Amino acid sequence: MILKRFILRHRALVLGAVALSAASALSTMALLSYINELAANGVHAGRATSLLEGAGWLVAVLATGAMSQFILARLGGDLVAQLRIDLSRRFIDLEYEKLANEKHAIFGSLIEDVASIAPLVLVAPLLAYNGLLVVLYASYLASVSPPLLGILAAFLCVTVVASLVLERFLRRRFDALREANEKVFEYFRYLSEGKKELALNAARARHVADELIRPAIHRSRRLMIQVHTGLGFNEAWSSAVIYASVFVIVYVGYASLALPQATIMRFVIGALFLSGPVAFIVSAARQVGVGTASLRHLQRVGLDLGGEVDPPAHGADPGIGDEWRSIALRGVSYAYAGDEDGRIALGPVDMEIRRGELLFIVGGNGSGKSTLLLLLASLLTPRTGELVVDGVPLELDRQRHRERFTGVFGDFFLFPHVLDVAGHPLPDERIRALLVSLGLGSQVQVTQGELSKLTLSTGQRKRLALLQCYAEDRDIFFFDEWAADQDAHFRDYFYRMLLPELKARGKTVVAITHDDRYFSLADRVVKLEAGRIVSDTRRRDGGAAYAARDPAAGHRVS
Ligand SMILES: Nc1ncnc2c1ncn2[C@@H]1O[C@H](COP(=O)(O)OP(=O)(O)OP(=O)(O)O)[C@@H](O)[C@H]1O
Repeated sequence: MILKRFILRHRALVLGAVALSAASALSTMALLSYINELAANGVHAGRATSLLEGAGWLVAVLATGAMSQFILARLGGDLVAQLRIDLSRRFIDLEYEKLANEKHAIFGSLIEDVASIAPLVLVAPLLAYNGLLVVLYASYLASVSPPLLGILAAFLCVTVVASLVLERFLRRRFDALREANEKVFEYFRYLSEGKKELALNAARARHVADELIRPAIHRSRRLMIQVHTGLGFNEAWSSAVIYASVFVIVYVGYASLALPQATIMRFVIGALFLSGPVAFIVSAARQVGVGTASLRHLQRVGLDLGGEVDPPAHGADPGIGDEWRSIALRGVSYAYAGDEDGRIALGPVDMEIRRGELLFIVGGNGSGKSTLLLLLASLLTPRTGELVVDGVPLELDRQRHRERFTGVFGDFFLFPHVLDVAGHPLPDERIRALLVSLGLGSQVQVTQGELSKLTLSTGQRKRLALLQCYAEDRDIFFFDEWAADQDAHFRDYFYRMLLPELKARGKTVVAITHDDRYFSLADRVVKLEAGRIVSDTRRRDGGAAYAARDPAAGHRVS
């Protein structure tokens, strides 16, 4: 797991921290024994010498402790950075399908879980250090009085067992608290992403604030109080047990064992030293509880930190020179995980696209057009049936297949850097030329492949998204209702110039569209209704005549 990898990578620092922690524990031990010797025997040598020796041990405790803390702080910073890097890598590797269904939970992980896992890992060397102190103090106390150590050990066992029972009891509450916080994050997202709607609608803003956010925060607050009350009680109870044990030790030492006063005093001082590390070990349950809840949460959302992170995919062979001829869906159906009724969003469908085709996918809202596109690009995995490339079912090589596609999704995201197919910035002159041809020459500047602004109108942003596709220049271009936000002039330009130009360059184009007056420009129009293909018409020649295929009959009926 991540801790093992991290320790191996930073073994010199970790060994340094362990050595310094051990030195600090030994110095503390020497200080204790020196104080005890003074308490029992008085100051015999010169007073200055005694003071100097005591001060020397104190400096040793301080120096070793401070240095080990410094190293731990450095390791802490490194660890948080490493966790973030690992998590973002895993985030990139995560299937789109998973993200589509659990977006808020996964974003929450990047923020909240990193913050709670780091202390969990950092507490490990401190637990080892305090554990070592407990062993050293216990061996010292054994040399002072074994029977008294027996009494102390019995009390400590009670504390440890009570802590373990409490930890088991609180585990479900920790998980519930993590889930409650996730709900709070989700509602916070409403605040930022729905800002305009909330600004217009005070009643909705009240609903979000009073009916959603407030109850979610109260639930989180309730669980937080329960969890921390339990932990606080455990810490208070542990301190009380230690003091009770000191009381019993003194009482039994005098009344039953008739031990000399000096022995009892030395034991009591040692026991009080021991209470520090024991209290630390008990209080560490707080960090361990929160951290392990976060680890379980990461596992649940599919961002498990176990195992090696795959090296970054370099998009090494992004379909350049790839001689595919056809991509087909065979008996494919798909149902979204978030859909509670398990309703089929698409399928079963059988369909094939051929290289170089200009294909329009049409149909009413919710008929499955975008789902069909995501399945073709292998961003969704069919529930039944298979995706077939040149007659061979696509199994392992999904990334290579995805890299045949470039396009603009309905809910596209714009990146400011314009990159070519290999991930290098496109030359600025080329970007400028594209900006001019897309009518954005005066609004957007470019420096070293980075666009000066992305805050434009929806139609203009879509043109920037199109520019990115031109930069990548892959085999298959897809557009999910790209023209819907364009003015009449640019819409016409898109259908009459851009799409035919792409086709003329040998590109395959899949465009989802509602613009029926341009349907005649396509080589083929596939129409969906309620997730099924109801017609598949192909242009026979340069005109608007189409050969229709009856999907139910499964053969051409032209
Ligand atoms: N993330 C999702 N979770 C659950 N159901 C979804 C999800 N996305 C789409 N659906 C459902 O799947 C079905 C097909 O949706 P899809 O987005 O493919 O339709 P569409 O034809 O592209 O619609 P539109 O023209 O409105 O964009 C619809 O019933 C829709 O409600």
